[in-house]
Amino acid sequence: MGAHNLTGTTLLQNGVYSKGTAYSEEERAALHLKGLLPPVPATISMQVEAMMEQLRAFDTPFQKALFLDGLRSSNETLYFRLLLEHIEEVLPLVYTPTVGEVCQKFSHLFRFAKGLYLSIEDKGHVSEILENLPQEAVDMIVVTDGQRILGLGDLGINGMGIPVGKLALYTACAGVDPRRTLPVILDVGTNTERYLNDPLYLGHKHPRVSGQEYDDFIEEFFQSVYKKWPKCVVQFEDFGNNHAFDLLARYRSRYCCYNDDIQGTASIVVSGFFSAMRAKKSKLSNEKILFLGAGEAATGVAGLIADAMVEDGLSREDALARLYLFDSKGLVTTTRGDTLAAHKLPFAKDIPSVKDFEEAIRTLRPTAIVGLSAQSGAFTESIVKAMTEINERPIVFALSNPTSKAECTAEQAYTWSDGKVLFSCGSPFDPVTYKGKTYVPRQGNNSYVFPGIGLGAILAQCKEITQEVFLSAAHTCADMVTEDDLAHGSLYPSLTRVREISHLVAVNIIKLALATGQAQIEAPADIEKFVTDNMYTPDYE
Ligand SMILES: NC(=O)C1=CN([C@@H]2O[C@H](COP(=O)(O)OP(=O)(O)OC[C@H]3O[C@@H](n4cnc5c(N)ncnc54)[C@H](O)[C@@H]3O)[C@@H](O)[C@H]2O)C=CC1
Ligand SMILES: CC(=O)C(=O)O
Ligand SMILES: [Mg+2]
Repeated sequence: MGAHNLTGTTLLQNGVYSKGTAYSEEERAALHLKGLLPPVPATISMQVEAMMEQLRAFDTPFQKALFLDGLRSSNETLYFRLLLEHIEEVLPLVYTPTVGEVCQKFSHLFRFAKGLYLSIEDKGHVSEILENLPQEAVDMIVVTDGQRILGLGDLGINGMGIPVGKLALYTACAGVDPRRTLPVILDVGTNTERYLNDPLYLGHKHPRVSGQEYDDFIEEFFQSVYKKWPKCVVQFEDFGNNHAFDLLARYRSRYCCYNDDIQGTASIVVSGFFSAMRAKKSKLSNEKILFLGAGEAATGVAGLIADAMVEDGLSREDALARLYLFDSKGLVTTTRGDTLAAHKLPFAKDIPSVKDFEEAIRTLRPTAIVGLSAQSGAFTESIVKAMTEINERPIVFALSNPTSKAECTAEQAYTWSDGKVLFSCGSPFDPVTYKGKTYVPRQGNNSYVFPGIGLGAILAQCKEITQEVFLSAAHTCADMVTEDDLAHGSLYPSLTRVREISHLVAVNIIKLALATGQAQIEAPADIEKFVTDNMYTPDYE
């Protein structure tokens, strides 16, 4: 998909290349567009203004998301320009929380084909199918099998909204060229009854396939993709934890890939802890952290916090001793009598288990609780108050998505803690005014870092994406938090700075990759400029 030679209606109907009303008189003459458009050429700024007026006229976020999907299909450049210029307003429409609702209804609202649908029934033919794609070159792939979409569970092929949304962020937030991105859904079936019984569901209606057949399908996917695009970066997204850890272990050193839920989340949550340490003038090595949830996200975060604590001077053993997990069966201990999954083992404690989360808080007296459990409302008033009794500045992160799954709301956290909490959330909450002070909660969401991590990995042509990359991105993002942010209770920079954040995350990753021998490029003379020059901006060519 390089330069095109489209003209007339064919050009106007091509959402990748069309400028809509923005063609000049000369272009209209040269491209056989005269008479096909209203007579006065618009600028892209006029187009953004008009589209924002339309967007704001819709009543619900869901309607707005559908409008944006239509806009994207008719004029991709304008869509990304609008996203970039109105990121705070529009991000919740293309990403969490609205993307959750879009996914749940995906089969019922499908209109515009985007990305790659591969079914396990296609096994043996993946390479052939890749040839049907319009992309000649692909730098960034986000792939899911739809098994754990946000905290909404198994959505089957309806999960396609997530790779599409995540890649929109790669472009808007980090300037990854949208024509070189590829969202992928692997249809291996679904175990969700309501989809199996839904006459309009567009995926294959059989229970999820797993085991050797599943593994072979994934292997074929990787081999086919890397044969065609040897330098691309693959992000695993929203796989179930019965596959996510194994797939990452299997592929992380073979290909340039990472798991956003395990590793990207870890990076942004550790970044939030760095900021919280500044706010409470303490050191990470003094923290005792209790996670609600012991899955991909929680154990990914716990693992990277252990690394950060080691960086802060603790031994690994002492670091692990400060990290506790609490899952659906209670406090994760070696004494529970069940067989613990490998990802939980490093954090399992040799103490009696507790079934009640509040009791765990009162017994362990943590400095921080981190919600990655998809259990809506799990951080009750009594829990937040208990944290506030124990700590002068309790850390409470309610990180589950979408908003309907958050462990508590921002307003609850600030009110119940009498304004003392250091809070962050997975999905956006509005600022909260409590006792005359306005707090601005920001999102402890991997979206702050994954776009820059992907961009850095693409540009450095990393052999693999090492654990240090995620710690580097955590530091980069935390270093951008201002004193003013902290004074408003914000542990992350403003989203309006996301291009700047992604740029710096990418620069630091390239430096790291060059220093550690992971890069497959010659060191650019000016790395900052190299990254700037390679960031796509949505302008008409
Ligand atoms: N803010 C962010 O950037 C991110 C947020 N998340 C959110 O975190 C949540 C979990 O995601 P994953 O870890 O990938 O899922 P997962 O399925 O791997 O883990 C879920 C964990 O929650 C535990 N759990 C379930 N019910 C529980 C209960 N009643 N009490 C205590 N624990 C319970 C399970 O035992 C499991 O350990 C989702 O809502 C997801 O949206 C995930 C990735 C990034
Ligand atoms: C943010 C994200 O990746 C999730 O909730 O799964
Ligand atoms: Mg995810």
